[in-house]
Amino acid sequence: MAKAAVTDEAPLTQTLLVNFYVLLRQWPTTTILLLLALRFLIRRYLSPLRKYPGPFLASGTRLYSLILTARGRTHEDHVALHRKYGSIVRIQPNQLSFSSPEAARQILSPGKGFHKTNFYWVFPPYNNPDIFTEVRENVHATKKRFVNQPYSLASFQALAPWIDQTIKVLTRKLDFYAERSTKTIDLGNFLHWFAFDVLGEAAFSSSFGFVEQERDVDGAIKFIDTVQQYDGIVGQIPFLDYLLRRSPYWDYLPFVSPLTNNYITRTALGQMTAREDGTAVVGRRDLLSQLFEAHEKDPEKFDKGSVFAVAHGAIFAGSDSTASTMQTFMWNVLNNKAVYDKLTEEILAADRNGDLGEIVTWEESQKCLPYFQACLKEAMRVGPAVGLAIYRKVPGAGTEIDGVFVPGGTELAVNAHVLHKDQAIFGQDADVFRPERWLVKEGDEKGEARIKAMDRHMFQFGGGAHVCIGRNLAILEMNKVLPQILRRYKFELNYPGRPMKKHSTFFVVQEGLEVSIEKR
Ligand code: HEM
Repeated sequence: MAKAAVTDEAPLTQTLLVNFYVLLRQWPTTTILLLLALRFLIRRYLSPLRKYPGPFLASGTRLYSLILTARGRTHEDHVALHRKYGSIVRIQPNQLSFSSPEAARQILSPGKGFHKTNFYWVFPPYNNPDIFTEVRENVHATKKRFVNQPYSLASFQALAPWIDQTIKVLTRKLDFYAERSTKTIDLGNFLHWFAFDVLGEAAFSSSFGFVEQERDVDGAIKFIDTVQQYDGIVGQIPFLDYLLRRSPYWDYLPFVSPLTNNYITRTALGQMTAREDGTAVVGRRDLLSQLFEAHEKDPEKFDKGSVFAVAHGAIFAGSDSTASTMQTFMWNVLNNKAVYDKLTEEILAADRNGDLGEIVTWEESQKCLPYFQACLKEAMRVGPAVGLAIYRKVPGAGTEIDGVFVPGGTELAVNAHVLHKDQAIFGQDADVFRPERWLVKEGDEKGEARIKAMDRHMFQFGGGAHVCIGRNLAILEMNKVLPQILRRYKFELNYPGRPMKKHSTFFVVQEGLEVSIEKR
């Protein structure tokens, strides 16, 4: 019987293949289009995700999310999609986006098996992924064990004198403009350059010199933005990377700059060599030297490639993110006169009382500037630096999320811009910048519980095993530089009410924080 079935089937398969070949030869375009249409319909109607609402195109092809990402407005578009379709949106044939902060907590919580998707696999470096780009969870966990200490708050606090030094360069530059008759500057640029220079100091004991030169040296910022655009867009259909950047022909394209040929990578490589051959005299335990120490403890598990990848990756992950957060903070504060007045009064009062040193320290900021803390949190709530979603995969056979069963292998997307607008957690006015929501009178237990709930549902740094490891540095430098410049200068937006131009394919890159500046 079995033998007969095989011989019956073989001619059928053969006939189908022959017919298909004939069709393909005679009407290639029509046949391919028909096949694509068939694939689209199968994905749309036969998938277990078919019951979830979302844009028609998104249910059958990943091109939808690729185009959406390429538009560069996912920080708004994802919010609009959830407002239109509800709390769960089918955003790709095999991907659901969740808007509930509670669902995000579950998806991002450690130890539950929700691992990173191949979206991250597109981000370089390819041969030795860093903490951010590593998608093999066990390898990620091993690498993370070695970098936890170098990335700790204590390690970065020990580098505070060099953050202060960068603040001094910044204020020297700002003083120059504040004392001129034309006092207009693009504060956004200065903050962007500052974030880079701090990373240079923290990672390599060497400022990149952006603030000093008041420019994007060697087009490094532009380069990172271009790489990021590629990553965010191609990351929507990761296999395309094989045809593009991973193809041997990519580097020969006229408009392409090879990944290693940029100022940041050259600086990192130079520092690696100088440390190895002993020509660099480093008088501090910067990130790179601590990573070398970790390597020496266990050279096999944490090799030199990892030392380089982690130190280099810090610049890519930590520059635009911190810059964007500081720009959001300044724009929102300056655009709300009552907030600006209250905040500057708090800082100036602390100054008058002698509570602040020459440059604001972490401790002073934490102890004496509660309204500043509220403003910073609120800025990170209304304008998270990552404008795209972050992605995880459902483990095993599937699980229940937000009250529905989601099959194993389904990709999940959560976007902090969506999550932070949840009215049940953040209040009816969740769309509005209002730092007061983070303040509560002493003894108001209900208010305290509300703030704790808000805190638990903030995702500007992601969450779980992949929570931003560089947040200690970002928070530290912002706690120093932002109060320091508000203390030293009066700022006014040149175009009050005009939002900054935003573009996001991963981090939200912003332009147009033009202000007038005057010394106090
Ligand atoms: C305000 C500034 C920052 C924001 C808003 C931010 C945001 C984030 C977010 C949302 C993630 C999680 C991404 C995901 O799960 O897909 C992340 C991860 C990461 N960030 Fe940051 N980041 C900031 C600053 C920094 C800095 C200064 C550094 C380095 C010094 C850094 C290094 C990293 C690394 C290495 C990861 C990967 C962590 C892992 O997967 O274990 N970030 N960041």
